[in-house]
Amino acid sequence: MNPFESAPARTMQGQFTSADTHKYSVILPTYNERKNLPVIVWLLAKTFQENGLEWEIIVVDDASPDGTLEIAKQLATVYGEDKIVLKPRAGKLGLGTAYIHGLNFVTGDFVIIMDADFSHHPKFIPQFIQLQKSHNLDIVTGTRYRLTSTPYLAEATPGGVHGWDLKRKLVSRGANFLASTVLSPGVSDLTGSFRLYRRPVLQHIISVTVSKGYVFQMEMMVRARALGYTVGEVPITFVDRIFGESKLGADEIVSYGKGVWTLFTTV
Ligand SMILES: Nc1nc2c(ncn2[C@@H]2O[C@H](COP(=O)(O)OP(=O)(O)O[C@H]3O[C@H](CO)[C@@H](O)[C@H](O)[C@@H]3O)[C@@H](O)[C@H]2O)c(=O)[nH]1
Repeated sequence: MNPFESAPARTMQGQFTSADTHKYSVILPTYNERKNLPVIVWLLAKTFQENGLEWEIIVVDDASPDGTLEIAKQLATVYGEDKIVLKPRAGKLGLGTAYIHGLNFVTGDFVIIMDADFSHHPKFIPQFIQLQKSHNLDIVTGTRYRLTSTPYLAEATPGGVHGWDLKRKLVSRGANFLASTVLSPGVSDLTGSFRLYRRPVLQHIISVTVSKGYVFQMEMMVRARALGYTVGEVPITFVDRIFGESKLGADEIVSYGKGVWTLFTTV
């Protein structure tokens, strides 16, 4: 079965035309994504254009050895340097700081953070925007592990994960269970990183977030809830990458455990 079938990309087409004058900025962190980048950019552009939305994509590449930056430069030529904004860094400095770096250059009212490898499919973005609008939310997050008790939940799809082996599934489930049980922020997917934020909200949360690696996403959500921001959830189908490799290693798992403990004792 094609995991993308459950929510057709064009379902929400035309939903926001004429009504939505906001600008949407996507921060795309990349490390060795030369095969994925052209297609994800094309799909993002198509999604925004079909919905009549203003957009820009900030590409934060960390000196990828596979030449991702060269591909990004070509895309900027094709789409325009106002649409594809290149903000590379000189070395691999991690996912958390890539978002912080990208945020410095954002000009939109809302910021979408997502992976560049199709784990996060652009077809869900109209659902994020619709949910944000209908409840005037501060944050909308994609969830692979939806709970019916979530206060603001889009009912579009069941969500889930495709393509991970048992070990990766257990790591992800375990990480979410640990953080939700210990920290209770009332959000079903704490480690996911497909999210839409009001720009000032993201700036505020980032200013008080201390971790830098994969644990960053979990800390951001825990801090958001502690600060009283409203969070909606859209069930998403997370599909493991086809091209390239995950950069998640054992050191990240250890730092996640430390992060949960730090938040438990400080927030
Ligand atoms: N600029 C930059 N980008 C990076 C770096 N490390 C990873 N990326 C980019 O960040 C995205 C996700 O990287 P992956 O390494 O493929 O992530 P993953 O293991 O599949 O983890 C995913 O699931 C986790 C939760 O289960 C998430 O926490 C994580 O953010 C991501 O969505 C991709 O676009 C990748 O190119 C880095 O050091 N620097």
